[in-house]
Amino acid sequence: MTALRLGTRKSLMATTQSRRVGDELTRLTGHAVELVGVTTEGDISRAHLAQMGGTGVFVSALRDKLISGEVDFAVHSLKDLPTAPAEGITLAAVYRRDDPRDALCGPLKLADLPRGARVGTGSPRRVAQLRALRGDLEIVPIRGNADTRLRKVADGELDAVVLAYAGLGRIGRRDAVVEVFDPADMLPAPGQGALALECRSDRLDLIELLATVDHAPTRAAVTAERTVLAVLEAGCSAPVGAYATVEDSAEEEQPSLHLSACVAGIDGARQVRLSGSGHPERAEEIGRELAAQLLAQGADQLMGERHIEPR
Ligand SMILES: NCc1[nH]cc(CCC(=O)O)c1CC(=O)O
Repeated sequence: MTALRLGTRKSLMATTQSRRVGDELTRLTGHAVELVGVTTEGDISRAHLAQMGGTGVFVSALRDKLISGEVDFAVHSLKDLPTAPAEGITLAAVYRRDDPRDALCGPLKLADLPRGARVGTGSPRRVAQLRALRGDLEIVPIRGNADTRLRKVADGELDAVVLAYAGLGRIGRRDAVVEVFDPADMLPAPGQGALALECRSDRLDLIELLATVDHAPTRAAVTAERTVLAVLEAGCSAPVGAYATVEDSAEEEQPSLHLSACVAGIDGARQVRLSGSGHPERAEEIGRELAAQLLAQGADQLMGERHIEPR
């Protein structure tokens, strides 16, 4: 039996999470899995992510390798996956989510940072929510992998950076975290902490095999979150946070999905934040309804304000 070829970005974060999924598949199905590193546009370009125009810069090259048959399946960070379906590609499984929260990395907690402290992030969602929490901070746009960003704090160029807690765990850098944000203060990106397995839509046996690592509550949660993003016609670089939880149902009770979502103006002064809930089977509808309510409250206007003002 030949090994399944798993296409992955080459960063430590990506290979760690891909290896984890591959090992789990091997354990559950007996199939060997071999990692195939792929360089994506997002790994090469030095342009600011929010300005790279369009979503999927970490994803397209991997999808090309699926279509050409050079790899059998791919593992992506779900939050990097565009909401629009890709021709000929199937989302075969959503792997159980890690901690979805954002983390502040540096020597001091947010409340202890001095006035005007320099905090690095390239994400309009994080910028807007940081400004809402601490309007005095100097937000510095940065990009590069997590290690590069952490080094800017170690070098004293920045006082802190905000990164996904899940990613820090995967690269063995939880030590850098001084504070993990409560989603009540900072809503994570839709899909943050979850992984997506994709393969070609004509590989029916493979789709069935990959489904063994699908985690239904995570799939329902991220479906609701990503539907908000899709309805708002926003991408991974939009100032949109969305976070859903699915309660483990006691035998007699109905399971329930709870979704919170926000759209924030980049200046942090204005923010629309709403929540809703319902049965996990209605995840998409719950997301759609919440997005409609956000739009009714002016979300589209706030989303227009994408760029980070230098100051
Ligand atoms: N866009 C980069 C990216 N894609 C996924 C993660 C973190 C891991 C995850 O959310 O699964 C990160 C880095 C970050 O936001 O700190």
